[in-house]
Amino acid sequence: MPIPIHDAEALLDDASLSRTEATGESFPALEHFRIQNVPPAAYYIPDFITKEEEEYLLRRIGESPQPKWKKVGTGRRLQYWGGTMSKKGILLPEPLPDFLNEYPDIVERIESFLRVASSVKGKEKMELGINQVLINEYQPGQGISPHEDGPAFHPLVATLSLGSHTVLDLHHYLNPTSPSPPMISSSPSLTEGEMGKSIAAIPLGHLLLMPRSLLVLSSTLYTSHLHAISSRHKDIIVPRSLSTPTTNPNGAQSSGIDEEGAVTIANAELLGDAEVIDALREGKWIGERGIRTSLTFRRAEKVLKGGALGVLGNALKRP
Ligand SMILES: O=C(O)CCC(=O)C(=O)O
Ligand SMILES: [Fe+2]
Repeated sequence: MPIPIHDAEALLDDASLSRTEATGESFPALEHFRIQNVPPAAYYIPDFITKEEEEYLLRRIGESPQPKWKKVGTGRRLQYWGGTMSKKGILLPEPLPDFLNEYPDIVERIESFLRVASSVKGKEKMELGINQVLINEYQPGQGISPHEDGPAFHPLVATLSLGSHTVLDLHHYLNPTSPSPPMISSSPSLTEGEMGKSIAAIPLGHLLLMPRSLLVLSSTLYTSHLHAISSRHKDIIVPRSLSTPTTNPNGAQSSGIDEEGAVTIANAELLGDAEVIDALREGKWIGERGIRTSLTFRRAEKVLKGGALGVLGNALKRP
């Protein structure tokens, strides 16, 4: 059920809302947003921010000083806010910028959404504790190869998409004892411990991420799967019934890619986008990719005490 987050009150009756006692804030329960048919757990929240907020964030990100941008292999650019990681996986912390935690205060919005929406009796409340935000900027035709974000981060991450849609592919590792299906050999972008494992070439599933949406990945989807974005200029999405399903080595159905490169998506029911839904009803949706900026909100588990200058500060304090 697509529910624009800022219209939650208007669309849902009181019984389906989770509400904080302190502030009276309310959000639809997280289960409304769960993506079915992928390993646990992924949640897709359409329209998590408004168009005005999106434009503002893109402007502020664009105004960042040049040295803040780092270029990586395939040409995409990225920025780290909140600090960078040491080689040993420890965050060297820095304060977050005002465009992330003052206005529009996306950090607090994500925190309270997760806390409130997961507050269902008998379920553990989700606490993220964001201390780092990774910003990626992709030109059309750029992507990111299959990788894990790794154990240095808490296995609950939220990604906001701005500017353009993309398709995120979910991959799994091959079971070394099962017969040999198509595979991708281990990618150099994998975290150390994962080097040498083979990755299934056919993704387990595809997720269409529209501008202004929030994607939350957690649990085994974070800890034992990989994610990737293929380097395409356009995406062709077809409804499930029109695709040729393939079977992966675990026996689970995965969405096949046909000759044209069309894919089916696991989050079609949650999109909340009339244009895409209508096009899918007619047979297919074709989306030319524009420049997409993604913001990944996460928590580094280990943080250097005393900030990035902690070591230096402590050294200076010594007699
Ligand atoms: O752009 C995205 O949505 C994903 C980025 C990502 O996976 C990463 O930087 O680790
Ligand atoms: Fe990632």
